[in-house]
Amino acid sequence: MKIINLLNNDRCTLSFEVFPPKVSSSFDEVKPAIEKIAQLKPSFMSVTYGAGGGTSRFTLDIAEDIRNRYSVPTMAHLTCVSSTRETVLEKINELKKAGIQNVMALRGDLTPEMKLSDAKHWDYSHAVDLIRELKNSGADFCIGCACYPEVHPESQHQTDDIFYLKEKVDAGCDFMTTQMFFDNNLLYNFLYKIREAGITAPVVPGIMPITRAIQLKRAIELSGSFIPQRFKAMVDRFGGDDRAMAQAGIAYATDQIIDLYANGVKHVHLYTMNKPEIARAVMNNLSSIIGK
Ligand SMILES: NC(=O)C1=CN([C@@H]2O[C@H](COP(=O)(O)OP(=O)(O)OC[C@H]3O[C@@H](n4cnc5c(N)ncnc54)[C@H](O)[C@@H]3O)[C@@H](O)[C@H]2O)C=CC1
Ligand SMILES: Nc1nc(=O)c2c([nH]1)NC[C@@H]1CN(c3ccc(C(=O)N[C@@H](CCC(=O)O)C(=O)O)cc3)CN21
Repeated sequence: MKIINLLNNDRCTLSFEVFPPKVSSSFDEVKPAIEKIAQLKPSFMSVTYGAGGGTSRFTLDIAEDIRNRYSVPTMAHLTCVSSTRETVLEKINELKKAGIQNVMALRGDLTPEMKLSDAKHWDYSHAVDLIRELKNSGADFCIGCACYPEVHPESQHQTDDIFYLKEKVDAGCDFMTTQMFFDNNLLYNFLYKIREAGITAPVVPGIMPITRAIQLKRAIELSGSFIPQRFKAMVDRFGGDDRAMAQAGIAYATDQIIDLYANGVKHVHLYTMNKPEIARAVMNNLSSIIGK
């Protein structure tokens, strides 16, 4: 099932992101958690590739497994920044052979050793290069890419960021998933601006439930997202109590999602952080709204 077909359908979707284990030894721990998340029957699931510094070895295995055993459409992430063309072509071939129909084409996070000034020596500098490679592969992939309601941290101006986003969509990206954000108004402003720039493909907002105070630091490092005062107050007040923080974080994410659906957004992607109980709680809170 191509994700773009789900997104073009009239029904609302709620989809989940999971990540492969950081080290091979924790595969047996992570797998049951991912299976529990698949059993919730989200509209689709995405499996990251080396996100936040994790391993990429298992992305394909996990994506295939979810699709085959749980009949949940899957999207495999693929990044290109640290890879040679040979490796990327090999990965694309593996995706093709496994019958993976949906690929999230990302540049990938720069590790501390990578410098943007070295980009001229890399086979791929930007996600658009990977999108073009996927298009040239001859496989008819449905392609997703990332977009940034609050501007990518490496971009000086939002106009540049939106220009490059348009380049990705023009190169053949079918839909976009957003970076996490904690203030919906930032998303609504962004949607207005990209539509005005002529980008018409569907946008799936990405929502990250923050259920432990320590998660917030990492989330801000990765995204640079703005933290509203009421979110800060929540973490200050409940951050020291695991159960209270989980409850508050789930309620905050639920509230954000309800506001999105209420304002005409039809699709939401949840960064589950491999936590079935969090994915389940958010989904239960929305059961009548999304008809699950
Ligand atoms: N779910 C996930 O796994 C997500 C991961 N990310 C991560 O965010 C990072 C950025 O990845 P992408 O958005 O795929 O990268 P990208 O290549 O689309 O953009 C990266 C930066 O380069 C700029 N840029 C893009 N094309 C350019 C061009 N042709 N010339 C000059 N500048 C250009 C962009 O404006 C942006 O500032 C990655 O680390 C990615 O893995 C972001 C969102 C979601
Ligand atoms: N720049 C960027 N890179 C990403 O990989 C990424 C984004 N943004 N935004 C959307 C999602 C969210 N992702 C995330 C978000 C948080 C962690 C994180 O907190 N990782 C912890 C370990 C968590 C665990 O193992 O349970 C870490 O310490 O890295 C990882 C990936 C992956 N995606």
